[in-house]
Amino acid sequence: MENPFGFQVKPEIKNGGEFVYIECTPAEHLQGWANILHGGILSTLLDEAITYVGISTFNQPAVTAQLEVRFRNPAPTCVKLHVCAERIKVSKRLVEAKAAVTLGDGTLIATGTGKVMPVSESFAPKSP
Ligand SMILES: CCCCCCCCCCCCCCCC(=O)SCCNC(=O)CCNC(=O)[C@H](O)C(C)(C)COP(=O)(O)OP(=O)(O)OC[C@H]1O[C@@H](n2cnc3c(N)ncnc32)[C@H](O)[C@@H]1OP(=O)(O)O
Repeated sequence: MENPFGFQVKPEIKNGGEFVYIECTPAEHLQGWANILHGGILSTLLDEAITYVGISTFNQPAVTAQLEVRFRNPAPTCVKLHVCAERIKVSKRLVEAKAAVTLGDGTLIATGTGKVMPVSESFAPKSP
């Protein structure tokens, strides 16, 4: 489904999903407080890049099964963030990847690792 409220990122995928690169400039309203970008948004960006590693590796829909995030420096809003993910392990039903968010000057903002599992085209949550 198209999501006009999503980040509209255009991932660059290299070497069949070994590397994924995303750029994103989160808007001001995504701050937690004091112009600091909310950590949930940083987690989302890491998740997005890691998930694309999985999707491109399996070449089918895939979801995050696990995500671990470390917040290293505060990020301002309205500034371009660079998100790089790299595949670290592949097994039949699990892709593991690591990712980092940096500022243009190289400042490390957040790092994460995640595990992604393939799902069927018809994968969908149950409505309660
Ligand atoms: C070409 C196609 C184009 C498609 C174009 C789409 C483009 C669009 C891109 C959008 C990009 C958005 C990026 C956002 C990505 C999200 O945010 S996805 C949303 C968040 N994630 C979810 O909702 C996933 C929810 N979880 C689930 O649905 C299920 O738990 C899963 C992940 C499918 C796994 O379920 P399952 O297959 O039933 O597996 P389960 O029974 O839990 O475990 C079986 C075995 O798998 C292994 N396993 C499971 N979890 C783990 C784990 N965390 N660690 C290690 N092993 C594990 C274990 O061996 C496990 O066995 P046990 O140790 O339990 O004995």
